[in-house]
Amino acid sequence: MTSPQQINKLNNNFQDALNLSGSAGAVSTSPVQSFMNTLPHRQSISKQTKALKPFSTGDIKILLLENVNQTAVEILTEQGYQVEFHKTSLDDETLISKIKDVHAIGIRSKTKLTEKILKHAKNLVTIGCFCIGTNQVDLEYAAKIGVAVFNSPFSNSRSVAELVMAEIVALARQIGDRSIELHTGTWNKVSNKCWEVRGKTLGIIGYGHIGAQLSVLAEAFGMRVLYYDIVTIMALGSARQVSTLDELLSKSDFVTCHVPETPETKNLLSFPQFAAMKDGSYVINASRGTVIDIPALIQAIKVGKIAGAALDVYPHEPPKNGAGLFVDNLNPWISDLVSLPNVILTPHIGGSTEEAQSAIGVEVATALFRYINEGNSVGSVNFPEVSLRSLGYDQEKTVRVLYIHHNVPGVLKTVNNILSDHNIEKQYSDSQGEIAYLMADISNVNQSDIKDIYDQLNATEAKISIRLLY
Ligand SMILES: NC(=O)C1=CN([C@@H]2O[C@H](COP(=O)(O)OP(=O)(O)OC[C@H]3O[C@@H](n4cnc5c(N)ncnc54)[C@H](O)[C@@H]3O)[C@@H](O)[C@H]2O)C=CC1
Ligand SMILES: O=C(O)CCC(=O)C(=O)O
Repeated sequence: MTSPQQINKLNNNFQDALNLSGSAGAVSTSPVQSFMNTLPHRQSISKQTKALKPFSTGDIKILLLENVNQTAVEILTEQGYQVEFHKTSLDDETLISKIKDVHAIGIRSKTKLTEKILKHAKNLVTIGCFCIGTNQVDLEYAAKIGVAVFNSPFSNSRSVAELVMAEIVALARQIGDRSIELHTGTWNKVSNKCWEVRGKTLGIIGYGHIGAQLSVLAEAFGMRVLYYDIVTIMALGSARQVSTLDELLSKSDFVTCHVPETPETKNLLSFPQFAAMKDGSYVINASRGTVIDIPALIQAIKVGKIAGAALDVYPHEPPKNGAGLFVDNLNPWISDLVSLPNVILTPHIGGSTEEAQSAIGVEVATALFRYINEGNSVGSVNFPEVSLRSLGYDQEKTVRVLYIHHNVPGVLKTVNNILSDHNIEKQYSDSQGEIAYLMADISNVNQSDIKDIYDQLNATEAKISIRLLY
């Protein structure tokens, strides 16, 4: 445990930092007193390491939307940040007015952070996607303005795989229809076209985190597993990778999609693909709504080619929960879809379990505060991944320079010239495309030097953004 004396010392240091700053307000965005309250599992800031102090920006402002898990709210609040929490997404106008001020925003799959929105985000340092998919953020533009984006790459994979496994059985046994019938008083005990899944073939499109988890579950049910992926991936168990989508479609009884939303995956399954599938086979999509051409699927079900489908995602999804939202105004084919037999529709809940949401909350909130507090960008999806070990308490006069810049020749020379009056204790730089990110710890820096260093770095041509933590 941190002793009261240590806490007092840190508080005093922090207060000193605020009093001494008196200059460039934009220099740093480190957190406040609650550094000391870090929990054991958040290893980046242990009691041995020095908490990096803010300059004079006051508290960090965090906007959390779409009911991200309370674990995230707690972690970010403990950091001393000002956390504004909303259960839903926001309309564009409200989002723009709020994003102007904040240093970090946390979203799930609904909030679209386009260039149009991000242009207003003048103080934004980082974005947290509290989910796997990051297609809702303009990642390239975010990098261009020096904003690092983090997600949770696999905390909800198991939840999606379990839902899909349940849907495979539910479709094979027409459970959705029987349940609806009984809810409305109809007893319909039938076995016609109801099957065991044992011995049937599951075709998985996209053998990543979710596809691979599902593969294991399906084999435990006695299914044969084929998968198609654009990269060669080691098969788990007895699964087998096929080299074309057509081969997968022609051999599978169940086809399920687990690919990201990209231009290549738009309408990955449409008329020709449904035609290539086995008669009476089933389709599942819990990836993104654009991956399946739903009007084509509706036709394939109507003519009896496809025996059933389970959909969790749709091209347009309502911004909030409520009755009367899943209607033709949202997607013009909805009334057609809901009238079909053996079609299971769920409201984008593949990753929505207590386990997944709480793990995602911890993972993404931790990534956000590590980036805000220490500059550690490991795990970022749009940004060079750079990290330096934390500073120790004895490094009183050490300043951490975080310099995001255009990836052009000569920058390091210029920056190191600026830093040359000080000892560069450690330095790490990496680039990704047009963006580069330099972290450097420089020692023997007096408070009076900080503004000067900042001003010099700020004047460099290649600069995108700078933060100095100390
Ligand atoms: N319904 C829900 O609540 C959830 C949906 N998702 C969606 O599921 C998607 C997949 O998630 P993960 O398995 O974690 O992703 P992942 O990145 O681990 O795996 C995706 C796989 O798809 C492959 N792929 C990409 N383009 C392809 C193409 N054109 N054809 C065939 N394969 C292709 C990749 O090579 C990779 O192996 C996410 O991108 C997200 O959109 C994820 C979590 C929850
Ligand atoms: O939980 C959510 O809102 C989105 C889940 C999802 O689709 C993802 O993780 O990519």
